[in-house]
Amino acid sequence: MSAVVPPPAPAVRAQAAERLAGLATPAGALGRLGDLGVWLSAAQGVCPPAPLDQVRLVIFAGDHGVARHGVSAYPPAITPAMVRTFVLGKAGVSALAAAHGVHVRVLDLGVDDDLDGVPADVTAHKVRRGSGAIHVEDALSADEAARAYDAGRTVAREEIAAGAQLLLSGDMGIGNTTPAAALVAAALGLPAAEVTGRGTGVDDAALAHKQALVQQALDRAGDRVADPLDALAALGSADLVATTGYLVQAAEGGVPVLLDGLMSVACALYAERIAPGAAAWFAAGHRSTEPAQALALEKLGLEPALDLGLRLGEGSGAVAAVPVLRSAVALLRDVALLADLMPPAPEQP
Ligand SMILES: Cc1cc2ncn([C@H]3O[C@H](COP(=O)(O)O)[C@@H](O)[C@H]3O)c2cc1C
Ligand SMILES: O=C(O)c1cccnc1
Repeated sequence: MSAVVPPPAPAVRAQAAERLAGLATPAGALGRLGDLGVWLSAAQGVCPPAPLDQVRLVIFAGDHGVARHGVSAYPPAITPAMVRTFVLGKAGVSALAAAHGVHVRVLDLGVDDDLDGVPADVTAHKVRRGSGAIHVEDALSADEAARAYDAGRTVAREEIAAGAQLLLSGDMGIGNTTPAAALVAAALGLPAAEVTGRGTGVDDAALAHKQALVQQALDRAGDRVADPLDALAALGSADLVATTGYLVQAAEGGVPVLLDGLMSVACALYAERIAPGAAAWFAAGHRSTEPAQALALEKLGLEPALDLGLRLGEGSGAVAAVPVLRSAVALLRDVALLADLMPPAPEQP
């Protein structure tokens, strides 16, 4: 357990809330754009907030033993192929990131492939080839989990040192909605039936099978899920543990985070369990179609900026929401104050 994370600057939050209330707009008219502007202002420690020029996404990639047991609509060979596609800048999230000026870094924590020919920095933090099949074995040993967690922290420190004003987390790994759903169920004390979704789009029969494997994983892990790091090692994966370390470090480093879909939000839930208060540094980019993501957002008290029926992952929903945050910044920076527009009140006789 880390120490409690202090919240974004309360005095600046109050100053930003006062500025929002004084803008030349009707009270409350900016809705959640107003709230997001106040949150960013507090997270930056300056009112009004600075423009978001340095937005950086890290995509954590890894394979999952359970993916070989009929839980995904696609084969595990897609994972290394997509890592290469991120490197080439040709994935779904690459197009969005290019459109919105977001820096993308992809990291292999546990892809079941050596990724020959891919730049060495992509595989520099690799923990193992494929994490364990969680319905029959732990995803990681305690030592592997500690290495993955530290890798995530290191990467967040590097991104912050590179000037990140806002960090995003993304995922790549066929089968990853299975461990992510199991992690959310374990954290919220829910049965598999309430958290399991269709991921890449499995049919009814595969959904029922996936749900049974999630429940088998939860039953296997038993009481060990009471400890968040034990739960991550039993039910997660190298990439999900690293994502959690990355989110904890961002919050501890005082850098706000825009979350993505199920994997990102499941890890945010664990970041908050490990480092209470971390979630105050997180905003939700979008609502994905996965039930576990909505449940985890609710637990974290986060309302997503977008709801587009998106179920891609890769950080795509977070990147798509970056213009919403930039809109929030522009409003708080550039709108006149109502008091400045009004003629001074006439002198009383
Ligand atoms: C071509 C392709 C690109 C992707 N990009 C993200 N995902 C997403 O889908 C996967 C999770 O869904 P499931 O648990 O059902 O396998 C992850 O790789 C996730 O990143 C993709 C999936 C595919 C097939
Ligand atoms: O919630 C997500 O991000 C998601 C959903 C389905 C498949 N991949 C990712």
